[in-house]
Amino acid sequence: MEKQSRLLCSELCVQRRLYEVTLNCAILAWKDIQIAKKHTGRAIYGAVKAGSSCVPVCEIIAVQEKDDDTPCKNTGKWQKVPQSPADPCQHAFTVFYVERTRQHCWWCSNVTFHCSDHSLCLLWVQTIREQLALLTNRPKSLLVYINPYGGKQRGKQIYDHKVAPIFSRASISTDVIVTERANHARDHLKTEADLKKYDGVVCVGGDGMFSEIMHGLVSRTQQEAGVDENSMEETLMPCGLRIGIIPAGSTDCICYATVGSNDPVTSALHIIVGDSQAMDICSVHNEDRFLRYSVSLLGYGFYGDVLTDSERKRWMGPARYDISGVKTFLSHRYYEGTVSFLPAEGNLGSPRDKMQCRTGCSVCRQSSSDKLVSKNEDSVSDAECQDTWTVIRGKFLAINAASMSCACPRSPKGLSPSAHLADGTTDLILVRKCSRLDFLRHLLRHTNKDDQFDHSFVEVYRVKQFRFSPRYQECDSEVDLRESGVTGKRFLSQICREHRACGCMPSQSNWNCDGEILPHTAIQVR
Ligand SMILES: CCCCCCCCCCCCC/C=C/[C@@H](O)[C@H](COP(=O)(O)O)NC(C)=O
Ligand SMILES: Nc1ncnc2c1ncn2[C@@H]1O[C@H](COP(=O)(O)OP(=O)(O)O)[C@@H](O)[C@H]1O
Ligand SMILES: [Ca+2]
Repeated sequence: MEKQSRLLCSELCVQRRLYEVTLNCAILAWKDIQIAKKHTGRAIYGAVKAGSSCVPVCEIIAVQEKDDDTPCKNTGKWQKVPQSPADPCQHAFTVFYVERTRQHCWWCSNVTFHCSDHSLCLLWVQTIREQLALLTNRPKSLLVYINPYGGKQRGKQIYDHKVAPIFSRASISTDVIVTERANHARDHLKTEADLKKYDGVVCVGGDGMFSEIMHGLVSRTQQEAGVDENSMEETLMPCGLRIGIIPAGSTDCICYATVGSNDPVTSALHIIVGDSQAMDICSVHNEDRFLRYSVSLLGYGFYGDVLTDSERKRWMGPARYDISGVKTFLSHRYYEGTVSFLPAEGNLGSPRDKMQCRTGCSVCRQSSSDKLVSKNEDSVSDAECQDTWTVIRGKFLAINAASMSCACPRSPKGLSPSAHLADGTTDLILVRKCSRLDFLRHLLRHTNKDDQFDHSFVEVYRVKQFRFSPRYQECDSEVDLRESGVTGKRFLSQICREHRACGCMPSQSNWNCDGEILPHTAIQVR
C-alpha cells in the first residue's frame, strides 16, 4: 500500500513521555518513542503495536489549544505553569476523538499533546482543523426538537448533559425547541421552520417523536415538490435533510435498529461525524386518503392492542408496554380479515435469511441503483403487475409489517431480524390463530436466539405493497351482522360458544403505526 504523504511529524509529549506524532490526510498517529526503540528489529504485524495509537481523521471531533492554567485532562490534576521556555510541557493541544467501547457504543475520548514551542502547537491545531474542514458531510448547523414527555421524561436532561456539550465542542451551532404539545415539531417543520439554515434536524425522543419529525419533513418536501400525498400512484420525493436521533423514548427501535445501541452519546457522535443511512418509508392509505407514513412497525392485532391499552398508562413510562403486553397476551383475541400483497422480486432476499442489514449493505445498495435504472427506463408500472397479488384470508392473532428489523432493548434481534433498512420492501409477518402456549413460545423467541418464524402458524413474506381489510368493516359492521341474520349480541355469544375450545375471541383491532394508532382498519400500504 502506498504510504500517504505526511502533513506533519513532530516529537511531542503525552503524559510526560515522548511520542512521535504524525498526521496525514487520513490518520493521526502517536507512538511512544522509547517503547518503539525497544521493539526495533522485532516485527509486530497485525495487532496494534505496543505504545502506539491512532485515530482516523474522520473520527476526530475537535482540536483545542490548551490554556496554560487549565487542569491537565489526562491526569485530572492542576499543573504548575512551567516558567522555563525549555519545558517540554509548556504548550499543549487536546484532540477529542471517537473511541469504541461496548458493542456499537461510542465514547468521546481525548489525548493532550505537549510541546515547548508555541508556534509548533499552533501549527498542529491549525493543520488538524484544516483537515476537519475538508470533511463536507459533517453538519455545522442543526435544528433540535426535544420531547420533554417521552420515555422517562428525561429528554431535556439527556440533551443538556450528554449531547449539547459535545455538539458545542464540535462547533456545531444549534437552534433548540422544547416541544409544548404533541405535533408541535411536525407542524413547525411542515409550515414554519426555515430549513435552508440547517444541515439536519435532531430528534430527542422516542419512535413517536421521530415519526412526528419525519412526517413534518416528508410532507414539507412533497408540498414544495407539488406531490399529492393522497395519491397512491405518485412517486414521493426523498427529503434533502437528514434526521439524527438522540434516543429518549420508550422503545427507541428506530435508533437501536439503525445505530445498534440506544446510547445518546453514541448517537451524538454519529451525528457529528456526519454518518448517514437511508431508510424505507411506507405510505399508508385508506381508499384515496393518505393516513400516515411508517418506518418501523405497522402492527394489527397484538401490537395494535398493546399500544391502544398502553396509551391509557402513559404515566407509567416505558413499563406500560410490559403491563399492556401481558394483558393483551392473556386476552388472546384473534382477528379475521384478508391480507393481499405484492411480493418483492429480484435479489432482495427472504425474511428467513440469516443476515443483518448494516450501513453499506449490498442488498440495499443494489436495490437503490435498480430503482434509478427502472426510473430511467420507464419500466412497467405497479398497476400493470396487478395479477401478481397474493391473497390470504384467515384468522390472525397478529399481522405485522416490519420495514426494518425493529430491534430494541426488549428484542435485540427484532421482529424481523434480517429486514433491510433501505431495500424498498417490508417484511409481512402473519401469525395465525393458535393456542396461548404456542403464541407465548413465538413471543419468547423474539428475546432469544431461536427462530420466531419457525412455527406452523407463522408465515413471513418480503413485500413491496400490501393491503388489509378486516372481515367486519368498521363502518359497515352493523350491516355485516344484520346480513348474517343475527343481532350483534347474539352473534358474539354464538362466536364465543364456537371458540371456547381454543380460548380465542374474534374482534376488531387497530393498527399500530410506529407507535401511533391509525383511525382506520382497512388500509393500503406501499
Ligand atoms: C412475553 C414476552 C414478550 C416479548 C415480546 C418481545 C417483542 C418485542 C418486539 C418489539 C417491537 C417493537 C417495534 C417498535 C414499535 C414502536 O414504534 C412503538 C412505539 O414506541 P415509542 O413508545 O414511541 O418508543 N412501540 C410499541 C411497543 O408499539
Ligand atoms: N410537549 C409534548 N407534550 C405531549 N406530548 C408530546 C410533546 N411532544 C411530543 N409529544 C408526543 O409524545 C408522543 C410520544 O413521544 P416519544 O418521544 O415517542 O416517547 P415514547 O417513546 O415514550 O412514546 C409522540 O407521539 C409525540 O407526538
Ligand atoms: Ca425494508
